[in-house]
Amino acid sequence: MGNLTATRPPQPWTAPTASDPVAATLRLPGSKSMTARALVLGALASGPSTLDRPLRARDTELMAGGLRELGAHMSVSDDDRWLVRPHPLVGPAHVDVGLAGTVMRFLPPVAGLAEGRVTFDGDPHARTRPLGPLIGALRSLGVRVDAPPTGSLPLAVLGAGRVAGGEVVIDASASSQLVSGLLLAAPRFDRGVVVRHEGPPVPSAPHLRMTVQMLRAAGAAVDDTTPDVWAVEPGPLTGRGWEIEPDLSGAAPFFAAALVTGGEVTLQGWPRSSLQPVEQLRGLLHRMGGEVTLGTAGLTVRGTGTVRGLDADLSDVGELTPVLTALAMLADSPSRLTGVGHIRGHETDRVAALAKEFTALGADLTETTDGLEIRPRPLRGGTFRTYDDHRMAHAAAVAGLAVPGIEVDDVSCTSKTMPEFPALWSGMVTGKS
Ligand SMILES: O=C(O)C1=C[C@@H](OP(=O)(O)O)[C@@H](O)[C@H](O)C1
Ligand SMILES: C=C(OP(=O)(O)O)C(=O)O
Repeated sequence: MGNLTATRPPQPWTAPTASDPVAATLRLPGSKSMTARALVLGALASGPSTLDRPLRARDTELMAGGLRELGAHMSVSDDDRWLVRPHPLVGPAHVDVGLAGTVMRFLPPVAGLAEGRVTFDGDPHARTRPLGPLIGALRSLGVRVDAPPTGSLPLAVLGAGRVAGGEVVIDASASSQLVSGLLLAAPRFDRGVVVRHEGPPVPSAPHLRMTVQMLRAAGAAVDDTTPDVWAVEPGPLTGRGWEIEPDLSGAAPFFAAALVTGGEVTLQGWPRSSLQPVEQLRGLLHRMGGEVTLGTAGLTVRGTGTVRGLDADLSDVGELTPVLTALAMLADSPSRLTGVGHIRGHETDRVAALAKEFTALGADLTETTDGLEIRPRPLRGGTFRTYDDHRMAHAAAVAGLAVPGIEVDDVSCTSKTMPEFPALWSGMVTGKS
């Protein structure tokens, strides 16, 4: 497996400028979120599973690597089909979470089911990402966890081979993944789980729906009828075939390119009914001046070359903020993006990083506690720092279509979710995709 180490040599990259409207039909890699969940559910199932068109990227390789460390059999040599064969979970083991929120929040509950000590650590910034509420929840569900008083990595789960489970209250306002992690492992807890969120709203509701839908598809009984409460019955998970959808958040910069250049981008292989928030992305791109259609060729976005400002609460789709900020920078009127205070706890503090790096390119934007206010004006080229954040690189790429000379300090961070991003992007801009 590649990309498993944090130490990549920095790869400077000049974002290509588009001299013509883009016209591309692309097949993009699979959804990170679906791949991660299918791997976890597969490892906890009572029979084998397959993942068709999974995402091969640093986050999903770390997920497969972590589950393999815990004893599951993972066969990931075929890019088009990965195989998961469950096996009793055992320690001692060490899980490298990299910078992946999915790995650091989904695998500690799984480790509680293993017999033995399982340690977790990751990239330096992973130690600052919110994890305390999950540690507290695991302890109250009967799992022994050694962790610093800060409630962060590095930590050790002292797995007893079983987890009692039961009712737990958690403040998941920092990340929906804190709930998803508990739910995914819960069918294997002796008493299942009832998770009750108390606190400011949980972000990323569509990701929680994906967790619930995939659990049900694997045979779990889940009740999510009460807002902020999720109940999972104990019971076996069945192995199955998972068709992984193309990654919607990874598609966002490519769709944004259609708006910026007045071109057309089609993403192939889009299902009629999706586990990802396609309707929300469609609505947002439409409000910004794009036309989005789902046809036999796939999901197509057309732009007019005029981008409109946007006033939107992005709490459901926080992952899209960097790309929408870049679009807003090129719009014909101001934008106000709200509801994304939690993305300060993502790969970097995205609100602060976007404000800082675009200001350095001449932009007029201000940070608010939960978002950004953007007043478009001409930008200039210059260095754009990514802070190891793939979506910062996506934002720079979108702005670079219209602004010559944007130098991304390190585009290799895109390997977190799409190692082929620089090549696919250049292919789209030069018309060779
Ligand atoms: O469960 C998942 O697969 C994800 C949930 C979201 O996390 P947050 O709720 O922390 O934003 C999202 O931003 C992340 O990229 C993937
Ligand atoms: C927030 C993200 O990732 P993670 O799963 O590491 O939280 C993201 O991919 O935008």
